[in-house]
Amino acid sequence: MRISVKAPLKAILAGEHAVVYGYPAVAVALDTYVRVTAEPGDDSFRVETELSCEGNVRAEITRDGNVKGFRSESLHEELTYVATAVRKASEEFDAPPSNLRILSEAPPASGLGTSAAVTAAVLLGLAEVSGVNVSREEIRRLVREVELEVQGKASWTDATVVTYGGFVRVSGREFELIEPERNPVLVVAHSQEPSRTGEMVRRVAELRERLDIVDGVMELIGELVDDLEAALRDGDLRTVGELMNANHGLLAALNVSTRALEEIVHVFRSAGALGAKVTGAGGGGCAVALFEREEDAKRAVETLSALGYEAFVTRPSPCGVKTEDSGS
Ligand SMILES: Nc1ncnc2c1ncn2[C@@H]1O[C@H](COP(=O)(O)OP(=O)(O)O)[C@@H](O)[C@H]1O
Ligand SMILES: C[C@@](O)(CCOP(=O)(O)O)CC(=O)O
Repeated sequence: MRISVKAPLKAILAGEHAVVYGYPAVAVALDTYVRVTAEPGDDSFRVETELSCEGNVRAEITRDGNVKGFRSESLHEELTYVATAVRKASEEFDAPPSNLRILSEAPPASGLGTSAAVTAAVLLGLAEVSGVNVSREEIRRLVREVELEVQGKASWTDATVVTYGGFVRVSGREFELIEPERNPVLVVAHSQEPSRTGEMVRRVAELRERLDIVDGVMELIGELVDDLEAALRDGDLRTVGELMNANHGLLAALNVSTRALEEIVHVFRSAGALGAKVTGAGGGGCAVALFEREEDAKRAVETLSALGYEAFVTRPSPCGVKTEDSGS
């Protein structure tokens, strides 16, 4: 029996970092996925995946989440989310030893929630292999637990959006699915610099310790998230875009933008984006832009590709993590 699962990547339209401190965020699942196949194996969990630093890698993981057989410390680290998800699945579903194959349409550490998508897909794949019927809420809780364990500090944003799909407003552990009046075209561009969520969250926490204004910046981010949510529900994409631009400025104030991300954001705006900003933890990773017209979006991709950035047009996806027919 082979199980195929897919989990969407995500972009945050507004609210990253501030959401870690209890302010709201609005995120959207993308029509871009991590796929995992899981099938019962022999005596341990065998994982095959592609990691940016090493290309294709194979690893063995024990029931208690130990990665075996690697000399490189960084590879151990890269596999921590998968190893922790395997341990959780052993504890929660009594998952049998399985072979896992992971294929991601985005590079790891891109700010697109790759860690949450990989974790959700591995958990659901192993629940299915174990014959355990797991609720979405349980998957969301487990993804968040894995993120907390690995990153130290994490909001519920990524766990919620990869589990439920669509547009989601998150505030603390509460969430609400948003039905937008109009569906925008999105473009994602990668700065070609990795973004380490845990490290960036720590850096912002340090800045918050030192500078009193950081709380004020986060409060403003929280306010603009409320306005953005209302504009999204009304189909007022122009206002959504303007608020994304404002959010980008505030993220730059938190020092999570980079020269490459600034260049990308400006290319997006010159190409006619309604709004553009860093998405996710920043310090590298991706920027996201909102377009009204697909031809403008395609032009932005062409310009960014010519500058050496990886960029693609995508759409919101209504689906959260789910099983799919093998081969689909
Ligand atoms: N294809 C993959 N296979 C295994 N682990 C992955 C894969 N993609 C991402 N990850 C894990 O997720 C981590 C990146 O997570 P994070 O820093 O939160 O970035 P992102 O912003 O993309 O979620 C990687 O270091 C790795 O541990
Ligand atoms: C910075 C943060 O708000 C978003 C991180 O997103 P990502 O892991 O970079 O995709 C952290 C969090 O919400 O846990």
